[in-house]
Amino acid sequence: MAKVLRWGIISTGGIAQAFTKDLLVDPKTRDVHDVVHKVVAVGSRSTEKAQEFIAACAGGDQSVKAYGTYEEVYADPEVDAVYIGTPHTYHYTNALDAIRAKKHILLEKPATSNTAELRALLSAAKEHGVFFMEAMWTRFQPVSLAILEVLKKRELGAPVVVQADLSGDFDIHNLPKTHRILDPALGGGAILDLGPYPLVWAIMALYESPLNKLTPPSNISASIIKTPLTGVDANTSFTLSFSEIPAQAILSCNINVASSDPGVLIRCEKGVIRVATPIYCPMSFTVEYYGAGPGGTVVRTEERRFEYVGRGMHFEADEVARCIRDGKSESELWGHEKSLLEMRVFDEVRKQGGYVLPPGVEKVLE
Ligand SMILES: NC(=O)C1=CN([C@@H]2O[C@H](COP(=O)(O)OP(=O)(O)OC[C@H]3O[C@@H](n4cnc5c(N)ncnc54)[C@H](OP(=O)(O)O)[C@@H]3O)[C@@H](O)[C@H]2O)C=CC1
Ligand SMILES: O=C1OC[C@@H](O)[C@H](O)[C@H]1O
Repeated sequence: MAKVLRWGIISTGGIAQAFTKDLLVDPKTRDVHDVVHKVVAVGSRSTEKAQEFIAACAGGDQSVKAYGTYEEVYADPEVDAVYIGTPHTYHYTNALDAIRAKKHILLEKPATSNTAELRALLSAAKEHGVFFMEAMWTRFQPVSLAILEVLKKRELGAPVVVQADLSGDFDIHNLPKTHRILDPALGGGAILDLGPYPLVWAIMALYESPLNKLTPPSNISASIIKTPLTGVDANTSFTLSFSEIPAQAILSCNINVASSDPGVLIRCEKGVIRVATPIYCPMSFTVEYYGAGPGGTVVRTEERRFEYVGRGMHFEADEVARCIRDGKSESELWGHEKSLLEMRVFDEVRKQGGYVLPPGVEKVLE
């Protein structure tokens, strides 16, 4: 019998719409038979928006409840788990309210504004006995799982350098300064919005490498260029050293560059993995194997392509359903420690780059 997970959706923005549409894709289309997702409630700051959302993203299903507050979703006994898709700096408060109502949590990236907020959420989740996961969807996609299998085989030798970038042209000069990508009160800028993706590739290829023995980076080095428009980070680069391997990640994110070249390169002793863009949901990758001796001559190339119905956010939802079914408090693939590592890196990047969020935005400070 498949486990049916009953979801409440918090907010009606762009990503909540994409997630909900994926949630309602028949799991059998991706060969999943043990879990099923049901949307039972949508919470918005406006009942009308919740109703429009249900019409657009849940096929107008009359049984889905439209609430004009988030609190009503938390209080609904038919909701098992909530998906929270509000702007970054609201994640802490929204998740805390849901945890206190004993709901399991899938919280959009970045988990919180800083490490202290995340620690507080994790301790609340523990106290109330609920599952908690950051919605790091890339970690659960078929491409990522297949790449980790390639690395595990060790035919490429040890990883040496990971280069990863995620950039987009948000047309910042024509964007209202209140847009979440520009507004510092909403955690605007590149690092908190785009940074999770270059970082997740470094975490998968280097932090998770058996050679690393789950050792945190020994060094984090960062540089930020802030836009004079609002002071948020527009161009950010950061490097992480994993001394146990030893290997390095060279990562970047920009909000005013149109392309996302070079995507992700995982450069190993005996070859390279080239991950297609967009790096948050790539559909293919190529592995180039080098011949014996120095010189990096490619002697064999393998390409893998993937296809599925939907955008790829349902894989993380399947993980949530399985973990809750099995009584787990966290995922083994994207557990609490990895979200904490992410927030520690972002705290350090913002510190070195001098990007301070406005007073009162961070609800918990170290
Ligand atoms: N996994 C992924 O691929 C992606 C993840 N994200 C993450 O999702 C989150 C939301 O991003 P996105 O959907 O693009 O944002 P949007 O601005 O499109 O939507 C955010 C929603 O949050 C609610 N909200 C609550 N408080 C506020 C507030 N003060 N200002 C604005 N909105 C508010 C609103 O819903 P309502 O009015 O119904 O309450 C709004 O529609 C971010 O943290 C981002 O990092 C974003 C894009 C892609
Ligand atoms: O998570 C995301 O992925 C895609 C980006 O365009 C978006 O801004 C970001 O939030």
